[in-house]
Amino acid sequence: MEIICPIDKQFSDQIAALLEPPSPHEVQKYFEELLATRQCRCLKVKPTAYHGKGVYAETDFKESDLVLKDQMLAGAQHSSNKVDCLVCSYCFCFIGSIELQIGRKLFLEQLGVSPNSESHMQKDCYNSGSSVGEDDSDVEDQQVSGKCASSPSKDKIPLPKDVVESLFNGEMQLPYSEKFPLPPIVSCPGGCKENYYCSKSCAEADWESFHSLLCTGEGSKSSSTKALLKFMEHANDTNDIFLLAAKVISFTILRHRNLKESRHEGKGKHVISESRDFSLLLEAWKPVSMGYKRRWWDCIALPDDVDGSDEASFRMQIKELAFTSLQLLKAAIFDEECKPLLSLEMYGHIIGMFELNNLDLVVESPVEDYFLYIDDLPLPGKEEAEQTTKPILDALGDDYSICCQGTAFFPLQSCMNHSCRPNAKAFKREEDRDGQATIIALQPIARGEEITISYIDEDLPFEERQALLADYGFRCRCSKCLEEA
Ligand SMILES: C[S@@+](CC[C@H](N)C(=O)[O-])C[C@H]1O[C@@H](n2cnc3c(N)ncnc32)[C@H](O)[C@@H]1O
Repeated sequence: MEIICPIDKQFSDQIAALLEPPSPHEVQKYFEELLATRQCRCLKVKPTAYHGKGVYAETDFKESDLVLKDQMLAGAQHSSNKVDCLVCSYCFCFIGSIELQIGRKLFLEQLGVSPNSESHMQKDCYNSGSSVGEDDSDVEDQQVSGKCASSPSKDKIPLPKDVVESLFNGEMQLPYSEKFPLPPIVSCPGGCKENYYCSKSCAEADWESFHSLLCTGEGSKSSSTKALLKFMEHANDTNDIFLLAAKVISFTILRHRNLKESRHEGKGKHVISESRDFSLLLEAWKPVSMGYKRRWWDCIALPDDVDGSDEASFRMQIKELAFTSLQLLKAAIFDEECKPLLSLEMYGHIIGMFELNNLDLVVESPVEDYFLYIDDLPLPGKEEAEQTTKPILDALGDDYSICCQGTAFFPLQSCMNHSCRPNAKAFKREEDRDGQATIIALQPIARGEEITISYIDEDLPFEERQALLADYGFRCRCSKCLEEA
C-alpha cells in the first residue's frame, strides 16, 4: 500500500528547504550564539574533515574535567517509567518527598495500574508539600546501568493499604527522610493531571516552550484535547518516541507564533499581514534544523527478530505507524501557517533525528540514596529506623532503586562524533540530579582537539563494533578501527 501524505506534495519545496542541512557558516554562527548564551567559552562546533560537524576543545581539559553540561532541546520520560518515578516534566528532577515517591508507586501498583496506562490517569493526587532539596555530594561513577531497569517483582511482601495511603498523602513520615528533601510539587498551569513541576519557573518554561499545545487540561491551546488524548493513547500503546516528536513540533509552532508576534509589534498593529511568511518558519525551526537527520523508516536498525528478506515490509510498517500517529497529532495541534511541519517527510526526519542522536535520559533516584543511608546508620539507630523501613523495602522488592528513564535530544552533545577510542564520555556525577547531559574528559584533551564520545561499548571486538555502528549509518574509521582493520 502506498502512503500518500497530501502535505508532502503540497509543500514539497518548503519541506526540502526545511530539511536542507544548514551551511557550515550557519552552523558555526548558531552554535557560537548558543555557547555565548551559556557563557561557555571552552568549546566550538565546526566542520570536521570527514563526518559533518563536530565539537572541538577551545581550552585544555584535564582527565575527569567537566567538558559540557548540556540543556536538552526536548526530552521525555518513558511512559513505562511514570509509575515508578514522579519527576519534574521540564527538568526531570525528582519531586514531592521520599514518602510520596514510595507511596505513589505502591499505591498505583495496588490499583493495578500498569506502566502504560498510568498516563491516562486523571487523579489530582500529587499535591503534597515538602521543601526544595539540594545534593552536593562527591563524584561517583554513574553510567546508565542495570539497576535502573524495572525488574520482575520477586518475593514482594505487600504493605497494608492504609500504610501505603498514609505514605502517599503525607501523613506518615519516614525516619531521617528530612535529610533527603525534594522540591514541592507545582501543578500544570493548564490544569492537566499529566505534568507536574519542581518550580513555577519550570512550569512556565515548559508551558511556553512545549506544553501549552500538548496540555489536555482546560487551559490547553491545542485545537482539540480529545484528539490529543487519542494521539497520546496511540503513542503509549505503540512507541512513546511520538510524544517527543510532538514536543519538537509544538516547540517550533510556538516559536513561530512568538516570532510572528514580535515582528508585528515591531511593525505596528495596523500593518499586520496575514500572508504566510516562510522565513519565519525557517527561523522557528532553526534549533531543530541543526540536528543530523535521516528518515526514521530508512535509518532504524532492523530488529534481530526480523529476517533480512522482510526488511522492505518492516520499513513500510514503520512508515505506516508514523503516518497513523501523525494523523492523530494533526487533528490535535493543527496550525495552518506551520503546515509543512505536519508532513510525513518532516515527521519521519524528526524521529530519525532522535534515532541517530538521542542520549538516554537518566536521573538517579533519591529513594535509593535514602535506603542506602538507613543501611549505613550506626547501631542502634539503624535497628530502630529499620523497624519502619524494612517492611517498605520488602514491599518495593528489587524495584526500590529505579531511576528516572527517558530519552532526550541535546543540541551540543548531539554534535559529538563517535570514536572507539573516545576522549570523553556521557557520565552522571553524584550531584547531577536532573535531565541535563554531562560530558566528562576521560583523559587530558588539548585545545584544538576534537571531543569524541563512544556511541557503543568500545571494548567489543572490531566486527561487533562495526555492526553496531552500522545502525548509526557509518563505518568507523577512528584510529583504533584503522589499527585493527
Ligand atoms: C550524533 S551525530 C554527530 C554529529 C554529526 N557529525 C553532525 O554533523 O551532526 C551522529 C552522526 O555523525 C556521523 N558520525 C559520527 N561519528 C562518526 C565516525 N566516527 N565516522 C563516521 N561518521 C560519524 C554519522 O553520520 C552519525 O550518524
